[in-house]
Formats: sequence, structure tokens, C-alpha cells
Amino acid sequence: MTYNFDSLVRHLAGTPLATWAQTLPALLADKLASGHGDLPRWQAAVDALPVLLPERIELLDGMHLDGECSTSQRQQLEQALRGLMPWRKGPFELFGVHIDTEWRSDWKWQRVAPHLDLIGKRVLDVGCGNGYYLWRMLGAGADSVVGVDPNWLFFCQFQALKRYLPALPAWHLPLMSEELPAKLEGFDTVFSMGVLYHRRSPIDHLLELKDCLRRGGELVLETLVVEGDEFTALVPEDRYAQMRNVWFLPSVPALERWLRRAGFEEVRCVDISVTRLEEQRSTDWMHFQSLPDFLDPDNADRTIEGLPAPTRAILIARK
Ligand SMILES: Nc1ncnc2c1ncn2[C@@H]1O[C@H](C[S@+](CC[C@H]([NH3+])C(=O)[O-])CC(=O)[O-])[C@@H](O)[C@H]1O
Repeated sequence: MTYNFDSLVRHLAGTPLATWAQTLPALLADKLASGHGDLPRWQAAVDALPVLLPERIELLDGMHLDGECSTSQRQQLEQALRGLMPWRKGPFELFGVHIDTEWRSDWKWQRVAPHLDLIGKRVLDVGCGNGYYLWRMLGAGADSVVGVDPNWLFFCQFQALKRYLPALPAWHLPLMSEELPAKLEGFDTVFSMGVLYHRRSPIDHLLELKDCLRRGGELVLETLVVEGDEFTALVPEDRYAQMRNVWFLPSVPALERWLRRAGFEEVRCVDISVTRLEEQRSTDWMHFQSLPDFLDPDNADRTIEGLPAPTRAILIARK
């Protein structure tokens, strides 16, 4: 498996991100050398993908690649992709193989996309998972998309997709957002979706995101929320919907206040949606338990810990 971070350096040359980009090839080579124990197995799965040429590329209405693919190539493709299970974010439609992921991430994208103009924008997606939304952002006209996520499996899933779209300006960096330099100030749009509630210091996360934006740039923040006024934030005693690392679930008015305190302007909430059981569930590509197992079997409005069931809000704000 080879990575082309040099193409990122070239793409960002002459932008406010150029100096940072130049530091990445060496940093990422170090990371890859000391990567996760399963990394060689996942890299082997990526290397086992058949050589296929996408003749039709759909990124606007979904993530769909099509082109000539024999039955044996399709079997080889499916087998290699199954070597990268569990697949959480998607779905992907690749040369006749449907990756039915745990999440219907396309539904979230349908809620987010109508509120944005990404044409010609340099975009950062913090906590990008396997990069599903990076492809959709390109479909919406972004100039370039960079995702950061420390999970090596998700990095390899992205590389599997990138193998078929090597020339597209999308890059996945196996980094934590805390590893982004202060005052980067070079992205037009920064996304943080499904990350804030995993952070012990949510305001520091907002400041970190603000640092990545150019002046006038836009933040897209999606996170779990609860009902309540500007003084309300739920901190679970222990687990939330079986997740151990959940810290702050604010109300929308509280989150709007946090964003204003962090220095954002034009703060607005564009969507609040209860997560449906059909949106997050176990599938043939993700065999572990999922949302239906994490809710109270007698009351779908509650998690099995007795807390409010997952509801997510999307907020947009300007630096
Ligand atoms: N410090 C960190 N820095 C960067 N990423 C992190 C960090 N800690 C965890 N992550 C990553 O943040 C992601 C959170 S999932 C959201 C995915 C996508 N955005 C989605 O909206 O579907 C949660 C969910 O399923 O909602 C995971 O991929 C982690 O590896």
C-alpha cells in the first residue's frame, strides 16, 4: 500500500496551509512506521483489491463507482473489502458491491448539505471516520478535502476507496485533531460531526476548530444534544447508549452560547433530528451491536441507561 501525501503538499502550495502541508509526509511516515498492530493485515486487504477503472463516478447523490468488472474481479473486490470490516460509515456502491454500513451516513449528509455552499472551498473534516463525507464534499464542489481521524482501520478503508480515485483532491490524515497546529487559519470550511461529545473539554474543541478556519470561514458542527435551556448540559454518570467516552450533551441554546463564547458569529441551528433505528443498525458489513441494542426495549425514547435517546443537532457558525 502506498500513500501519496506529496500530492497534498503540491495541492496546498501557495495557500496558507502550505507550510503545514510540507511537514506532513515526514510526520505521517513516522506514524505509519509505528502504526497499529492490525495495520499490516488491513494494508494487505487494500493491496488485494483488484485493478478496476471507474467509468462512472457518482459523488453528488451518493458514493457510487461503476465500470467494467468481471464476476471473479467482483468476488476479489468483495473479499478484500470484507477484510476491512467492520464498515461503519457509508453506504458505498463499488462496481456492483454494495457496502451496507452500520450508519446511513447519506441521511446525515442530506440534512447537512442543503445549508452549505462548498463550491471551490478548502475543507477540513475533523473525526472524518473512513472519509465517507470527504467524497460527498467533493461531489458538492469542494476544491480539496482533508480529513483527520486517528483510527487506522478507517484510514485503510479510505485508502481502499482512494485506490479507485487516486487523482481526486481528497486526503485522510491518521491524526488526532489535537495534533493540528495552532493558528492554522487556512480552511474555508471545517466540519466536526460526531466528535464534540467525545471531548472532555468541549470549548477547547471549538477553539481548536476555530484555529483551523480562515477569518470569515464556516464551521459545521454536528453533535448529540438534549432538550433544555442555555443552562442545560447532560454529563452521563457512566455510559451513554453503551458508549464509554461520552462527556457533554448540551441543549441547543447552551451549544449556541458555547459557540458565541468561543468567538463564533452568526451561530444558527439548522437541523435537530432524533436518530432513527434504521439510521444506525447492525448489518452484514458490521456484525457488532448497534443502536437498537442500546435503547430501552420498553421505551425507545430512552437509552438502556435511562437517558434521553440520541438526538443530533447541526449548527453552522462563522469565524
Ligand atoms: N481526538 C480526535 N481527533 C480526531 N478524530 C477523533 C478524535 N477522537 C475520536 N475521533 C474520531 O471521531 C470519530 C467519531 S464518529 C463520527 C464520524 C463522522 N464524522 C460522522 O459524523 O459520521 C462518532 C459517531 O459515530 O457519531 C471516530 O471516527 C473517531 O475515530
